[in-house]
Amino acid sequence: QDLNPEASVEKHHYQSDIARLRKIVINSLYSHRDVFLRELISNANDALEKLRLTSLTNKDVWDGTPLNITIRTVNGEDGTSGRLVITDNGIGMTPEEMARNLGTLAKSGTAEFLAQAEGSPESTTNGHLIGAFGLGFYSSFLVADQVYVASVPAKTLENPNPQQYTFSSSSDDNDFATYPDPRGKTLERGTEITLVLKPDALEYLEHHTVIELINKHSVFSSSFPIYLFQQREEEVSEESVTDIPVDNERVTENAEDEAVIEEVEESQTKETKKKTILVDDWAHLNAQPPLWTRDSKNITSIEYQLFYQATFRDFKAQSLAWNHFSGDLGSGVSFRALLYIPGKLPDDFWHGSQTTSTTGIRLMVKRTFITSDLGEDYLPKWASWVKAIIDADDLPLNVSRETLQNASFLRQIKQAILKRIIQTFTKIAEDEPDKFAEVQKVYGTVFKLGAVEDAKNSDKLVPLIRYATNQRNSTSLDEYVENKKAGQKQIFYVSDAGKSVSSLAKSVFVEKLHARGYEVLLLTDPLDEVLLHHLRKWKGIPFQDAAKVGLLFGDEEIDLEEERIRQAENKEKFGPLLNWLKKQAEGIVRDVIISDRLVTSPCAVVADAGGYTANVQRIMSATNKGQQTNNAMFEFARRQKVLELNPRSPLIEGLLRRVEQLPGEDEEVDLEAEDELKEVASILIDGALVRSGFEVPDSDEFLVRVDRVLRRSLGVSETAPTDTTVKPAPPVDPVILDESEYEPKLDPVVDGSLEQADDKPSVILPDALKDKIQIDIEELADDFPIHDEL
Ligand SMILES: Nc1ncnc2c1ncn2[C@@H]1O[C@H](COP(=O)(O)OP(=O)(O)OP(=O)(O)O)[C@@H](O)[C@H]1O
Repeated sequence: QDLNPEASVEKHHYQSDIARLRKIVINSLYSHRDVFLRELISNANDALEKLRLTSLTNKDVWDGTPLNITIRTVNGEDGTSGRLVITDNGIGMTPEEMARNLGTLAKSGTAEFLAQAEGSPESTTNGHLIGAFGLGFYSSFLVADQVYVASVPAKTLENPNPQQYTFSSSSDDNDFATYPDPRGKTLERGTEITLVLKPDALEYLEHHTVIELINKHSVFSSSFPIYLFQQREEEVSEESVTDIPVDNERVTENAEDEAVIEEVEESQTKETKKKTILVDDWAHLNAQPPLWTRDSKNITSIEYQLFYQATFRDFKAQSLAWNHFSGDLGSGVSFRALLYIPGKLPDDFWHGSQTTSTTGIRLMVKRTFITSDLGEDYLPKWASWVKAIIDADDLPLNVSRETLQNASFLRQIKQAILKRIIQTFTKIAEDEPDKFAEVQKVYGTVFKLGAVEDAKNSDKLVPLIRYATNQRNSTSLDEYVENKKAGQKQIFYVSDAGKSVSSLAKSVFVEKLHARGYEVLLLTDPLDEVLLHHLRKWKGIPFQDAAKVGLLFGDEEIDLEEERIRQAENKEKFGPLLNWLKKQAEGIVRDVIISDRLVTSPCAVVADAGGYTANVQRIMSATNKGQQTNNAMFEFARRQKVLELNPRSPLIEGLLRRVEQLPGEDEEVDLEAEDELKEVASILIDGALVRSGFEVPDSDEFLVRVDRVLRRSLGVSETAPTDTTVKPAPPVDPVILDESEYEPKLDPVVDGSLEQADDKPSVILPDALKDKIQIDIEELADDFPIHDEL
């Protein structure tokens, strides 16, 4: 029957974004056009779900008759055209809703999507963008020249007898129309989408193509039955023909549910006349029970992945892992659940707001969807990305969101989900180390976040964290503790957010620990230091920042007496240097001491237990920028550091000798020599700061001093000034020149520029040289030996 309007047509213009989107769909997504069926079925499923949910609070909209999606193919009489009709008996739309929902785009991210798709058609066509955005209804135009949407909204008290309207749009128009359906009211309620297929899209009239597509994309995307209208031939005896309800459509539960035809004896056939008739049949395409209700032993990985994609509409990356389990909510209410770890975190995971709304959990009761809206902060941020289906045997269905949030079963479900996420990761860590390395790339920092914010699960999340150390690429804290040396009473670490692991491994603070064979965690993530401060200990062993005072190797007790004697000797020997340097380093460090932590480096600056390491100081300076608050405290903490000297370094020995040679109080002072020595000390202190990751107090001063020391070592006069005269710029000239005059003029001879004239290369010569030299250009054979001179 004709769907075209007879009267009272309302014409509308598409919103400009829709026009752009339709253009992208029509022009660049040809190779992905199969997606149209998935999109339309998913819309039909949403409409059915909406009807059921609305009926919880408004009984008028639905009388409980079965909800389903049907697909019909209609072949054109000439064999070169056809229609595909997808119908649902869901919530339906009024003509105004059709114009609004199908004529405007209200999706977040539309502008970015359109800009990206227009800028790089490949990224759209490789499928990622379609998945990320979801083209929805507009994907119809991939296969159809003309689309009709007929719809009857659900009955309400205000609108007890809703009429059927049609929305019509062709692929090359920038407007669409809505009008009363010329066929009258053919639908009881819901929406029927008729696609007038393009001549090159007639394959979608083939039932096997439709069935394949549903199996591939949509078998899991609808929790409502999807039926395909089929007609099949049946042979019946002529007498019984009248009994077969030809037009009366029958719904069977399975496509394979063939009618049972009993074998008829040869002798009988001769007597009874046979006739072939067409029987209408609705084949149930998604007859399998929902995946989560099935036995996990009979589900393949591919099925799990397809279900994930269809249910959570994530076509960007495969799910990394899943956990299919059942549980008990107490008082006899059991549930089945299927939880997925996505292959990627949501794009805004680290940038989004502090509060996290969990939208990836589909709460169901007896296979029926209830809600995905579990409110803000239902799960801690670290777990908010999880995708899960929770299907309970029994729960109060007509609960409002507020009562939902207070329900104890939600808290129980939450605990079960968190437990299962951790269990899933732990299992990968134990059984599949290579895969766990991949997991780390996506979730490594998430584990740290969880260990900080989720006190209840912190102990289970910490073992999932991996650190690089000076000895291996990756270790857990448990493995570190197993590997510790006899007597070791601290877990050593150095931390510098933003630095590479390899440069941290070369840190002055790691050198002795490394040389002695101790393992040091190399922390490069800003969350690392936060977490260690938060934990303070692991398995009872405290963390020790190797850049801070308080480092103990753990074997100090051995040879204690010898060590004491050595320390006393050093203190006495280096006493003069320590006292003198302390004066030089005033305001920068609190003390100067002989160090036990250095091997090759002459000195280092170490933070006190309560002071700032270079890493923390940088973070504090960045946060304190422009703020005067707490400045005094910041300054105090900043100065809580110690300059440590390596007594075995020749440089320190040399400095000691020079300090010892300085004249005593009653001797004549050589001011110049003393200044020189102070300058060396100052460079040494600044060098120690830089080596230890701190900034020098005044980098200009530092470089001037380095300059002076260089001059001295080269025997150049320290005071001889550098000739600083330069050619001044011409006077002010406000005249704007012609654009071409701003182009630099090249000298063709000097620049050797060649110009093609008459296809032959030539050199342009200045007029003055034209009659003085002659240049012949000869093309060289490919194998001509090339010399530098040439
Ligand atoms: N079969 C239908 N029944 C009722 N309303 C529908 C139907 N199909 C589409 N709509 C309405 O039209 C709107 C736009 O549909 P469209 O497919 O373009 O986007 P969407 O479904 O909102 O998003 P997406 O497809 O990305 O999930 C839907 O939100 C819905 O309100």
